Amino acid sequence: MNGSIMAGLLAGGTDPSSVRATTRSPESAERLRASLPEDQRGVSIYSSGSDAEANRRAVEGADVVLLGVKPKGILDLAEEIAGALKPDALVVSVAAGIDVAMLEGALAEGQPVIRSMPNTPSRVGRGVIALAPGTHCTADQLALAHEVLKNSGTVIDVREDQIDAVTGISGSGPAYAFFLAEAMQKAGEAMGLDVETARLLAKETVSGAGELLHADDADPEALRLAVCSPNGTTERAINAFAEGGLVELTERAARASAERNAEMVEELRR
Ligand SMILES: NC(=O)C1=CN([C@@H]2O[C@H](COP(=O)(O)OP(=O)(O)OC[C@H]3O[C@@H](n4cnc5c(N)ncnc54)[C@H](OP(=O)(O)O)[C@@H]3O)[C@@H](O)[C@H]2O)C=CC1
Ligand SMILES: O=C(O)[C@@H]1CCC=N1
Repeated sequence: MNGSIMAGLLAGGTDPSSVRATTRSPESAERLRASLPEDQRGVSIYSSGSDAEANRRAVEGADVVLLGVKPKGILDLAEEIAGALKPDALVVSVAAGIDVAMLEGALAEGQPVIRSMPNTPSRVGRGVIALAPGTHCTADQLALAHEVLKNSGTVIDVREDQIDAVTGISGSGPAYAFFLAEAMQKAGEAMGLDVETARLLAKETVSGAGELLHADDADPEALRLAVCSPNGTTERAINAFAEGGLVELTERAARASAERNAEMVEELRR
């Protein structure tokens, strides 16, 4: 996830020499570097697996630190770097299932933190990143987080009690759209298209529709209705979706994601 955010902010013009990143394995570090365009490879990338001081060194003197390991590892990582942070360094966690109180508890007293929920379209500058500031995060520090993250996508402020719902819609949401593309490809194959054609049609249709949603000020319903000729083909297809319970199913899926986020907070609290 943080590789996507980093790619978005570098593509948006952030100076690579101002960015430091760590992974655990040297192989991941190499993959991360190779994933960047050549003119952005000036980022410093360290591996904590081969250098015990890597994480602490990476955060020394930093104004903003983005924590992006799996939820189970975030608090250990926070404790590991706590003593190396500037007292006013802003620590932003992207982890699901870790709340502000847990983060603040793992860091030095008074350290400013933000609990965030981003999503992977950040890689192409089209993410949505919701920020819930902690107890010690000032308005200036929240503004700094907006400034740093704006090249990765749309940045919004939410209350911490809204993060579960945000996770259910935008955090997990890219997977819903990819799942639809997968299902469309399978349907195309079932109707006799070859794999490559079905895949191309599904990918271009979902990504093209996404572009229309982004570019047009029209709402999703208006865009849908513009495809539905009265008594035409799309109307038949949409009726099949509605009869199959797509609207209710989507709410059920989003609630399942949100509930899992809340459940993880309980599992990981210490
Ligand atoms: N994937 C998504 O769509 C989203 C994920 N998130 C959150 O992002 C976080 C990361 O998820 P995701 O990106 O999918 O996970 P990944 O496993 O893809 O990435 C985790 C990265 O952290 C590195 N890492 C693990 N432990 C350490 C350590 N001790 N020191 C330095 N680096 C370490 C890993 O390195 P290595 O590969 O070498 O192990 C890897 O590069 C999670 O907390 C998740 O909840 C939030 C929103 C969306
Ligand atoms: O699946 C997860 O737990 C993470 C958080 C939101 C998207 N991916």
